[in-house]
Amino acid sequence: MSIKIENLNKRFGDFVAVDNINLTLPDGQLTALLGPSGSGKTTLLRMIAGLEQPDSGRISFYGEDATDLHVSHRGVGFVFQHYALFKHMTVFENVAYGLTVRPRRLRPDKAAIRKKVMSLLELVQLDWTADRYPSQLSGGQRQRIALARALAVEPKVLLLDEPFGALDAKVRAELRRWLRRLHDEIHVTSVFVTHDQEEALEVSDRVVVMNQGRVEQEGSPEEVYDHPANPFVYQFLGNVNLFHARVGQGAATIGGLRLPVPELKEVENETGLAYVRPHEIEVLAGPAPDALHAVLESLTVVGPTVRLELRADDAKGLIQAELPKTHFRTLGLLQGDDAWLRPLRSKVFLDQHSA
Ligand SMILES: Nc1ncnc2c1ncn2[C@@H]1O[C@H](COP(=O)(O)OP(=O)(O)OP(=O)(O)O)[C@@H](O)[C@H]1O
Repeated sequence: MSIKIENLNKRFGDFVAVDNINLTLPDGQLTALLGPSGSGKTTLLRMIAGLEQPDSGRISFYGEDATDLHVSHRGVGFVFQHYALFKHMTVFENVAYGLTVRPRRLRPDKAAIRKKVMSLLELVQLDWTADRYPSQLSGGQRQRIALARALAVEPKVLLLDEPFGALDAKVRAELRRWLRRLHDEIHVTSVFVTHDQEEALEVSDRVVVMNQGRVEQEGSPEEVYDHPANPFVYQFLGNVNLFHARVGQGAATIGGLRLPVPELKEVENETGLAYVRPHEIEVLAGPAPDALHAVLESLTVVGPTVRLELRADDAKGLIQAELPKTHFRTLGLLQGDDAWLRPLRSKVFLDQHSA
């Protein structure tokens, strides 16, 4: 147990930004707070940091109540999207800053500071930039220095708010892999805010999916991606297709297709929606008893993958399917052709619960 959040609430005027959140952020792990813009991620992070005061609820660090503890006594390190480095200081001075401003009795001596700063610069693989100024670094390098600076004071908790948000897609992807490797080395309890689902799934040990100030689901990246708890999480974590279904006697019927749904076996006869991811649809060139008829409307080749858009009789909107180019070629399908679809994996939610 590391950070425990209990019944946490925060309003801004009438607006509920954080709505009774209960959460445990495990020791030594990297937890991503993932959600759309305005879902309360930053507000929650700021309350963990002590930069924002909750209206009610408790936050404890390692079993000790920290709700009213000042930010400077919480032992947190920050990296923000626009938390600029000090321009007039070298990289070395920036990283050393948190140590040099300590009261004299707590301040390490000069040699110890040098050793610590250089080891952190090696950790972020930028020791060769020690004498440079921030303006002489790339955006990605600056964020790595910001991370080294946050780690210099040995925080108990590292808080990152969209740290790579301002960088281009390629640098961003590189940095998140780098952050993952770095975390595997240092294991500091970390909370990472992002609205990018791919980033959350790739970087973190645990994902907390937020919406409208509440936690929709928390779990490992595999759990939340493979077993979304509700329609919101399903739709937020990647593309998904919806099929109209009739649910009863433990099965969902879509046109002539029957999908077993043992978890809804109590349901007698209700409407539902079956959620199917694009790569979990098998596309056939000929009819099959357990497949749905569709027409191939368009296709796009993206590297080794082909993305198809199909119009199917029982679907809500166009259906997207994704398959390897080599497999698509063997089907011999052309735009306008009839095709048949077979969901390989699906999750059915009753209609009243869907978004
Ligand atoms: N100081 C404030 N005063 C008034 N409203 C605020 C304040 N801070 C945040 N909010 C509102 O609270 C809601 C949640 O904001 P928050 O920044 O926590 O969301 P977020 O999930 O981090 O979004 P984003 O990804 O856009 O940063 C938003 O609607 C925002 O406008």
